[in-house]
Amino acid sequence: NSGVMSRKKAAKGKGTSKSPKASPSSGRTVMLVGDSGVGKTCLLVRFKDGAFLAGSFISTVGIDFRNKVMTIDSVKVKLQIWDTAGQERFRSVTHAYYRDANALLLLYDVTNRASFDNIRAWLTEIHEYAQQDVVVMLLGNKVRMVKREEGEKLAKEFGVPFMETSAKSGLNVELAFTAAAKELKHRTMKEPDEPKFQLQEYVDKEMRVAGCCRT
Ligand SMILES: Nc1nc2c(ncn2[C@@H]2O[C@H](COP(=O)(O)OP(=O)(O)OP(=O)(O)O)[C@@H](O)[C@H]2O)c(=O)[nH]1
Repeated sequence: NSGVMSRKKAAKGKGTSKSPKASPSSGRTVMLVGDSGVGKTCLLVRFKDGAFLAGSFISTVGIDFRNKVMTIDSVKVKLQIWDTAGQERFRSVTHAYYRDANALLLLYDVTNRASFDNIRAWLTEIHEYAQQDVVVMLLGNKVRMVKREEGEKLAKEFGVPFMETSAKSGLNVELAFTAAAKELKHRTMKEPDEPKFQLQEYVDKEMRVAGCCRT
């Protein structure tokens, strides 16, 4: 497989053209699998170099690998990490490596429903090609850039109500407009003894009633 080399690696001009090979001296092998674009290469680069691979997305071609020695309970564990190509056309390359993997990190992208739906197919494939005792972990990658708590904090700082919505799924969209309309209605048509409308309280209550999280 010496001809198999990642375009990512070639594009960045680093790494070696040696192809991964499992042997006792190469330690334990960890393989990253999952749809194209879920962030396998970025996860590996983050783990190995502590950096985020910014810039345009270059799909992995074939397979790539990096070594990393970790100290676990005072014991040195050498990991050889294989970064596979998620694209369908490289599936046969990936299949060839499954058998030698000791652990599989199976990724999906939390912002990409299809990558999550495909996990079943990945697991079926893993069942078929990997060792029976392979360690499998499912990773939902790509944490949202702005946490809910950050939004809450900012809203509190400026004394404005806060809620998260999803124009895509429709989550809380109706509620956002209803809450604004209720506030407006109370301002213009409030009875003298009627208590002030508490917008945030209303929103929080509605979300609790809906039995849902706040996102
Ligand atoms: N916001 C965000 N973007 C990410 C994250 N991880 C990866 N990305 C972006 O997702 C895109 C794909 O990342 P890659 O790591 O190249 O994806 P891959 O799974 O290796 O893709 P293939 O090589 O085609 O299998 C890139 O544009 C990254 O910048 C993450 O944690 N958060």
